[in-house]
Amino acid sequence: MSAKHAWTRVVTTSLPARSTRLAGEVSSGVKLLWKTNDAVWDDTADTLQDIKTVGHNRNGFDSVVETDVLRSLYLVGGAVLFGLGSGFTSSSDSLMSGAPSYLKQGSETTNITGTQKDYGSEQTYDKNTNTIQYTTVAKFPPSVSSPMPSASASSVSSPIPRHCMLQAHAARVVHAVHSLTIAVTGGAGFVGSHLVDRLMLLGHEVTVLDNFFTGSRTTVSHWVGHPNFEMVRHDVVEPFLIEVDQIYHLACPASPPHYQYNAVKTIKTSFMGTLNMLGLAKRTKARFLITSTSEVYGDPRSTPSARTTGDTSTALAPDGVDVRVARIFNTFGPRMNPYDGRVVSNFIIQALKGEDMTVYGDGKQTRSFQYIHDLVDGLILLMNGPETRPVNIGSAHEFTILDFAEAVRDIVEKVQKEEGNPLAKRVNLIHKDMPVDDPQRRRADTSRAKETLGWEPKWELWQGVEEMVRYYSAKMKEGAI
Ligand SMILES: O=c1ccn([C@@H]2O[C@H](COP(=O)(O)OP(=O)(O)O[C@H]3OC[C@@H](O)[C@H](O)[C@H]3O)[C@@H](O)[C@H]2O)c(=O)[nH]1
Repeated sequence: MSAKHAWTRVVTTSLPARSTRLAGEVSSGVKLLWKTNDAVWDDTADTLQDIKTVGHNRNGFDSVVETDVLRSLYLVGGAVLFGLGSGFTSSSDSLMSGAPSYLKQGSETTNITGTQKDYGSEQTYDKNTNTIQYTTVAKFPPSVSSPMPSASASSVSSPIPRHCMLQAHAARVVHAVHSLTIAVTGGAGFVGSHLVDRLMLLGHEVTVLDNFFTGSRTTVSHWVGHPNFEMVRHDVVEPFLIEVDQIYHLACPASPPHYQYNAVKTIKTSFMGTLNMLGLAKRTKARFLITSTSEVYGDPRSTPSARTTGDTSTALAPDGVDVRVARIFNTFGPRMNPYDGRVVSNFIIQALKGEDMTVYGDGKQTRSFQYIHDLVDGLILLMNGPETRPVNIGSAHEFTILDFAEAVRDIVEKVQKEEGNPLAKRVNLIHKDMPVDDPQRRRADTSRAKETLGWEPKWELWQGVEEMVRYYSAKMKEGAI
């Protein structure tokens, strides 16, 4: 991330510093004071560091990649390299000056010339970094009018011509012995697409199965053409035959309005889909990770969520299927459908558009939110570790929805100011009816994840929210939202 976007120091009032904050504490009266806008400086507060890498290297599986490379797949617009005229000569330094470093490297090594191609791909191996640069000239780029990466924007005044767009992605070279064949059901969804990015950057062979009910091709379209990638339109209620080492089973609508829209179909997807994928796991002896949900804990009211409820994996183990069960708690991040109705996307989109922010009920209900990269870390650790009992993956920092709304509003205002388009007046928080059966409290007890996987969230809520605000803001400028 460029220096311009380096994380600023956050001072939290009414809250002890992160290191002394107690697990399970309900945060209240959260106030964000950004150093750039405020003279107050609290030496006891945390300094938010820009996170340079995500992932872990445990149990023989290395999932570490540079955060900037991941960001380039969602934060920077669709076009990352381009040339003009009849051939592609992506060597213009001034145009690339704001791009992440690995893309500059691509611009130096990539030179597609000759007659203009609508579609093509090229591989360049860089022995210094042990990476292969796959360069794909996209016939159908994600967005016609994508802005250029940050600093280079000023050099370009007109939209990038369709035929001149190029996408490049660096992927690790994995020795055949270590390269896994991995299926991700629901791989075009919000969580699935981030998991796919990580696995692809690590050099594995990834097959996405998705029926695109709630997922979207655009979330993974940047991998189309890559030799390790395959995208199959498939509904998991039907069986699927493939040879795989691992199956991440994520396929099912996750947003309340989506999974309630056709309840019978949702049940079918959950039962039949899981049955079919378990069958596949059994036949291929693949390890199978199922993504369950914090909803299984219902509404714990006064007590924080218990560690486990039921144990599917033990029940299935005798049948010879090697199962992992993740209980996913509230998660947010780029690529969440802006209109899927969940609270983080709703609040950010409403604040960015200057509309009223809708707090359901009195806003005293609580949630704990984790950033998408932490969830992906947890899923990969669980898949590749020995723990077979269900594991909660989520954040333990609980906030009331009303406090969260105020904090989101602060962050959106900060980003809008930095981007030079502050709103004329503050958006209002308004109250709407509480949905039926809305849990009053939810906080992840992640002690098992910590003990058995060595997993803990790395991202502060505010870092993630700011990144998501920048993502939606960029999409709005593209006209995609
Ligand atoms: O605009 C909004 C949206 C939501 N809310 C509130 O914010 C809280 C969180 O709502 P969300 O819809 O984001 O998420 P929920 O916690 O209800 O469900 C979520 O967590 C568990 C997963 O299994 C579900 O799939 C997931 O959507 C709720 O209390 C809801 O009432 C608002 O106050 N305003």
